[in-house]
Amino acid sequence: MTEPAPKSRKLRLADVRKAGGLKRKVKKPAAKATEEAEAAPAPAPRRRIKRDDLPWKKVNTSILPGMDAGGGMMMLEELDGVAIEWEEDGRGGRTARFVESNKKAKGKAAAPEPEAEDEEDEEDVADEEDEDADFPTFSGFAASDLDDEDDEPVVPAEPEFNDALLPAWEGVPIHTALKRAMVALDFSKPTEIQRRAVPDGLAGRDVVGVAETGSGKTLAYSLPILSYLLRQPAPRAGVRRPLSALVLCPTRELAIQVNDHLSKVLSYALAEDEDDGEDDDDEEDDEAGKSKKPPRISIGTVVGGLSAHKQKRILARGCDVLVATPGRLWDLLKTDDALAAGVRALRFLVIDEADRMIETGHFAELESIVKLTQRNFTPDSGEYDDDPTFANTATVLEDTDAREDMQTFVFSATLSKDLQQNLKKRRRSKPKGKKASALEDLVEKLDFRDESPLVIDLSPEGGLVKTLRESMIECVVSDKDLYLYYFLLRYPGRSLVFTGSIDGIRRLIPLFEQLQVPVYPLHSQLQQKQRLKNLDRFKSAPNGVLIATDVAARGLDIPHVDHVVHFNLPRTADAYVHRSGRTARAQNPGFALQLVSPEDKAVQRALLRSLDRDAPPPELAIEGGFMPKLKERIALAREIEKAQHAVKKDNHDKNWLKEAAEAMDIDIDPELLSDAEDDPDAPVARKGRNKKAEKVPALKAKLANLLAQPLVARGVSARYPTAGSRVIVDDVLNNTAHGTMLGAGTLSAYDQMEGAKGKAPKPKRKAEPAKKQEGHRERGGKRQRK
Ligand SMILES: Nc1ncnc2c1ncn2[C@@H]1O[C@H](COP(=O)(O)OP(=O)(O)OP(=O)(O)O)[C@@H](O)[C@H]1O
Repeated sequence: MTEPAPKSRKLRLADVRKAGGLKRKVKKPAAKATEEAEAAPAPAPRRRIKRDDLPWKKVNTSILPGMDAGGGMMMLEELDGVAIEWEEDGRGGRTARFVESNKKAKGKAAAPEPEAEDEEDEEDVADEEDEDADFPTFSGFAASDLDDEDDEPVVPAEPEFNDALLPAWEGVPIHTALKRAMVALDFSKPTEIQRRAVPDGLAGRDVVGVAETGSGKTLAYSLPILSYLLRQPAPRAGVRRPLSALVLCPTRELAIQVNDHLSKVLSYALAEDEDDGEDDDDEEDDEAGKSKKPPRISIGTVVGGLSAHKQKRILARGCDVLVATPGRLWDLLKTDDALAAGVRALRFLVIDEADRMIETGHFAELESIVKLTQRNFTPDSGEYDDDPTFANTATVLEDTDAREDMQTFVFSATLSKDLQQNLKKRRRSKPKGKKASALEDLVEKLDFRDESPLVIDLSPEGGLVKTLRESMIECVVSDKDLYLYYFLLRYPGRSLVFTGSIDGIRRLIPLFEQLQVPVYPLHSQLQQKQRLKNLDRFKSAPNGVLIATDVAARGLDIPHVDHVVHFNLPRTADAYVHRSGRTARAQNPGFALQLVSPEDKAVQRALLRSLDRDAPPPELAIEGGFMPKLKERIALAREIEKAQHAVKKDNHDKNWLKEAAEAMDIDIDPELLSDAEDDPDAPVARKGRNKKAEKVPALKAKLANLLAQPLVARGVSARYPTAGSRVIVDDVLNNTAHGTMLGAGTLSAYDQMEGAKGKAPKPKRKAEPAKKQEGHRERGGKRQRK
């Protein structure tokens, strides 16, 4: 795809050169002048002048020989009275600088100076007759204009790359610096979606990519973008760079993750360049006040919940790629003309997790952002006068055209087949009589520049990844805590638990904290900083448990999530696919567990239908001997939680009462605030709560004692490991015993299900003899034996 001709009225010097040479008045140095120059003292440095501030004059190209109708050029302009100085860059290259011509000095003073132009490179095509006429005096320029360097934009050369290091990508024109990064990151082979999408992305096509969770979609759309950017001229210090790519994500965490992913790839790609960049331009770092080289490619993130002020500063400096959630971006657009113009003139628009985006409550913002990129969008039509963003930025929007060569990338793990069909046929308007879905609406508004965008559908049957194993535990609702606790202890690893509500998380977190399980919450009502902190803690805890709402269901790429637990089943098949997709990523094994109560049965049946399945996943075998002890622990933890909650509530009520009284300037009856047990007037309920509060330390001590006792399977003797109906001494001696449950099996949940399928399990640890395992379901029916 070719770059469009610049809208600017001037033709750039480099373009003119390419097209046939600049008509410029340059005088060859005479031998005499050279001699004089050698004898004369060194001339004072001549003042530089910015290219755009030079007094260019339009040339009528139709009168030039061989230039019929402009010779394919928009315009040719010429200059008088300006000289060129060549500056060596130390690497064998040279850069031309415009400087004030000495001829001006000639008119004022006698001392002649030699011309500095390079004889071989500068061709004298001037018309000698008007050599001295029309000299600019430069008096109209401010000193600051004259002193600035005027670098021609330089496109750094692509580093050498040995294709033998990355044979799977041979012939694909990914920038070689990125190829270098992929070798360093051990991404030697493209994933299927990358193999299919990247070449077309590089060739300028619009791409709609549907591929399973964890299949590397981020790089599938990023490699073409980063390759393009790396082939653009290096940024200049102090100049706001134009926005080239916008990546829209449904959640803040995903946006930050995409930023991190791209930054990591770039840090490897540019590692060598950064080491030798001593002589590059410096830029003021406005935070530290230190000189800092502008990054070769800058990636910015704007998401809700983090300081808008800081994000505005990032935008003011400018970035090449902006990763954003629609809500915050739309807010910032209201007051940032340059950003609005940047979005209008994007080179790449990416909609990541498109189907989720429309569910996040930001559809209106998303739609408006997309509108800015439409070629036929007319901000001055009057239609948008009531919208503050369009109204505030109307002038700049009117002056900016959407690019003809903008590429649109839409990626998701789930995208309706109907929609894909419509895209292929380019029938994006809704079929008659059928109400378009929000997603269809959105796609209709995307102004794909391609007649027919490339649609790549690699979604697996049923939407789930091949390396995922699923299972379920059926139990009554009130036992879900117990079975979750059992699962987390029995199968150590990193687990992501999805609940249906924030209240559910608020109940589970303190309960499991009492049980000393490393649990972290993630939901939309937490402060953004806390959300990110919890994610980081989860990522670094090998047995960590993240309890989350669907805010964590999409796109999050957390390394080595071993298990996903659906504490509550999701309502849609897409949500089930995305939630389960947080494990079994990038071809790794993963396990998803459904906790199914009788009330959940109808939802489960509906899910199975949508996933095109006729049977639920197999049940997980439970080692029932552990259950009585676990039940005891859970009951105590609940009791402590209840008592603590009552105290917290009481304190909260008292504070509220005090604040309300203060606000109304009234005195409050001290009895109302009394806690004293012997105070006959203290409210009865509070007295009861106080009693509970007093019990808390004793309950905690009891729980601590329980937690310190080993959990022992039926038939195992902790005291005499060589005795009992289940002898565990070998396991203990070989260090293959379960870490917290004596006598429990040590197969991972994945391997256990793999074995249950009748396939050869891939034991990571020593396999247990099957007869030693006992299965048991406490309530809800059948007993199982393995
Ligand atoms: N070519 C590759 N080889 C090996 N690993 C890769 C390759 N490309 C990407 N990955 C890794 O695969 C993981 C998943 O990638 P990514 O997050 O892009 O998946 P995704 O398809 O966007 O998933 P989701 O649908 O859940 O958002 C990441 O950790 C990434 O670093």
